[in-house]
Amino acid sequence: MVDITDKPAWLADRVSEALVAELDLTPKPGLIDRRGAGVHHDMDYATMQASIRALHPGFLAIAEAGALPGDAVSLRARLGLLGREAEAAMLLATGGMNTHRGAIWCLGLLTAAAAARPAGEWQAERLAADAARIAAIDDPGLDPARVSNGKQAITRYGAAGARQIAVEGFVPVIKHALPVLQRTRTATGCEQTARLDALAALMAVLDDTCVLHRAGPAGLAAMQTGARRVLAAGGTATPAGRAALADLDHTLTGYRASPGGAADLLAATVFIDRLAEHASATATGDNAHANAIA
Ligand SMILES: CC(C)(COP(=O)(O)OP(=O)(O)OC[C@H]1O[C@@H](n2cnc3c(N)ncnc32)[C@H](O)[C@@H]1O)[C@@H](O)C(=O)NCCC(=O)NCCS
Ligand SMILES: Nc1ncnc2c1ncn2[C@@H]1O[C@H](COP(=O)(O)OP(=O)(O)OP(=O)(O)O)[C@@H](O)[C@H]1O
Repeated sequence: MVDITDKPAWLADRVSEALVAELDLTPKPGLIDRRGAGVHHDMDYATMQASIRALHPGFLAIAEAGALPGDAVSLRARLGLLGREAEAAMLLATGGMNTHRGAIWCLGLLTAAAAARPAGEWQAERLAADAARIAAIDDPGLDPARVSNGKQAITRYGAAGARQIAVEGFVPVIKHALPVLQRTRTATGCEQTARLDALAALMAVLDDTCVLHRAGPAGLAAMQTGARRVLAAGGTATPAGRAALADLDHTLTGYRASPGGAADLLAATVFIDRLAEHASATATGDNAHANAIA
């Protein structure tokens, strides 16, 4: 068991690891990976790496905020501020490209939630529920006039966007991706295969507003159907599952759409899985206090 003497620093390191795990996972349909930039023309593997490096101080500050005692409303306001600062650092590092906005959102909430609890209490459902309670509080600093691809897709198609998924407790992660990750890991002993199956499990159920914005409901339906085929074929450990994954890649390339929301939630899945593993190896009762949101 790892002894965590500096919890915020440890958590920020785990966030970076989860983001690198997501980036390095290959082959991902439509997304940037070790093969190349997928459907993206304005950013590539190096841009994503630079973004991950630039985000580490922001996640450290988010973890420090979560670890402080205080009420949930003040914490939400502080996270909004820190989230926007992290976005600014990302944009500076990427020449203005949105590489990790959705990841800052979901991993920021989960990091703050984890920082507020002793490590022995980092069970997956508990972290997701704590993060959901923070997400449900309005952000006083949010500009209501801000236009975003996500907002447009939500208004136009009635989709559940990044905020709703968080407020509902990250159901695609807790009920779909994590069980598949753990099942495939046990069955195959291969972490990459387990992560590819977890990504397929997310793509099979998510209203990904990145895909909706680019490809509309037809593109989203094609993504979900293609991902279900991967799972129905026995997952990416099987030749039929790998072929279905390649088909899904071609489908998304045809739509020029990339499942960025699913990618963010895969990073969240890897992060939660790592913390839950740590919790099961940790006796409860370190010195951390549970604050208002815990
Ligand atoms: C709520 C956020 C994600 C804005 O969402 P919005 O729907 O307006 O969409 P936008 O297109 O700008 O970004 C959404 C991103 O979320 C990801 N995403 C897309 N669909 C989904 C989905 N269904 N579920 C989860 N994530 C998704 C994608 O990566 C996408 O790029 C967030 O950026 C925000 O409000 N930031 C303000 C700062 C803040 O409060 N930060 C908190 C840090 S802890
Ligand atoms: N490996 C990855 N490849 C591509 N996108 C990723 C990856 N991992 C996460 N993402 C997420 O995808 C989103 C970027 O996707 P996209 O380029 O479609 O964003 P956008 O700025 O909303 O759209 P557009 O560029 O079409 O205006 C980011 O918010 C990021 O969190």
